[in-house]
Amino acid sequence: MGKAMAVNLLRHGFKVTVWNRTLSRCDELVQHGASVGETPAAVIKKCKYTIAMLSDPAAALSVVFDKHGALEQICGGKGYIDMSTVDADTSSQISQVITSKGGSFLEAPVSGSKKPAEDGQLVILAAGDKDLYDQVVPAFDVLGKKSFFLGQIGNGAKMKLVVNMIMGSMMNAFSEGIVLADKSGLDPHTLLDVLDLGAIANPMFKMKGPAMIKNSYPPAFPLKHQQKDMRLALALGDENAVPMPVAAAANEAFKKARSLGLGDHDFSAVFETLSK
Ligand SMILES: NC(=O)C1=CN([C@@H]2O[C@H](COP(=O)(O)OP(=O)(O)OC[C@H]3O[C@@H](n4cnc5c(N)ncnc54)[C@H](OP(=O)(O)O)[C@@H]3O)[C@@H](O)[C@H]2O)C=CC1
Ligand SMILES: O=CCCC(=O)O
Repeated sequence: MGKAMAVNLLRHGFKVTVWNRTLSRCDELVQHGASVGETPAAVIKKCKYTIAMLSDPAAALSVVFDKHGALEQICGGKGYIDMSTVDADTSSQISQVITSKGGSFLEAPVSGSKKPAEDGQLVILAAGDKDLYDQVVPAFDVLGKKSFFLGQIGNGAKMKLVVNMIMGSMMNAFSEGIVLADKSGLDPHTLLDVLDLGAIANPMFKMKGPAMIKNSYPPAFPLKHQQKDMRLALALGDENAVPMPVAAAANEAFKKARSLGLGDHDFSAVFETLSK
C-alpha cells in the first residue's frame, strides 16, 4: 500500500522521501524519483509532512517510539499522518506523544486495496487535527477518490474497523455460498451472475469471485491483516458491549486460514477453510 501511494504522489509532482524497515524495498521508489531516509527520524527531519503506512498497532507504535523513531525529530510545524489500520487506543497514544512535542497528528486509514491505491481511488477516513487535514487535502486528493474528516482522534480508526468487520463477515458468507452452490449441484459462475444482478451486488464479489472459484487468491489485501482487523473490531465490540456473533465466527475462520499458512494470501483465501 505504502509503495503504491508513494508512486502516486511522485507521479503527481510531490517530493517524496521514503523509509521502509527492509530498506531494499525502497529501491523501486528511488527509480520513480524518491529520496531515501535512513530512519523514520531522518524522514521527519527532512519533511514537513510524514505519512506512515504500517502493518499493525505494534509496527505503528514501533516506528514512532523506538530508537531513531519519528518522535526523535517531530516538532512544531511538522505533521504526522498515520494511514495504517490500527485501533483507536494505538492512534491516541501516537497522537498524544506527537502533539506533546508540538507536532500535529492525523489518523487516516483507508478503504480500498492495492489497485485503488495504485489508481488513487482510496477512500480516506481521517480524524484528528483539522488544520493538518486541510493542509494535506491536496495529497489526499491524489491518493483517494474521497476523504472524510470524522472529528476527534479514534473516529477514523473505529470507522475503518467497522467497515472491515463488515467486509470480513461478508467474505465468509460469500465463501459459504460458493461452496454451497457447488456442492448442491449448481454452477458457482451462475451464482456470481445472479448475485451481480441483485440487491447484494458489490465490487468485492465481482472482483474476487471468479478467482476464488479457481482457488486462486492473488494478494491484494493480505489475510493476516484482515484477521488483525477482525480482532481489533471485536475488541471495539467488547468495549461497547456490542454482541457480534457473526464477526466472531468470521474471525475464527480467518484464524483457521492463518493456521493453514494462508496469512500472506489475499483474504479471500478464507474460502480454503471450507474444504480443509
Ligand atoms: N493491502 C490492502 O489492501 C490494504 C491494507 N490496509 C492496511 O494498510 C496497512 C499496510 O498494509 P499492506 O501494505 O497491505 O501491508 P504489508 O504487509 O504489505 O506492509 C506492511 C509494512 O509494514 C512494515 N512493518 C511491519 N512491521 C514493522 C515494524 N515492526 N517496524 C517497522 N515496519 C514494519 C513492513 O516493512 P517490511 O517491508 O520491512 O516488512 C511493510 O512496509 C495495514 O495496516 C493494512 O491493514 C488498508 C487498506 C487496504
Ligand atoms: O483494509 C483493507 C481494505 C481492502 C478493501 O477495502 O478492499
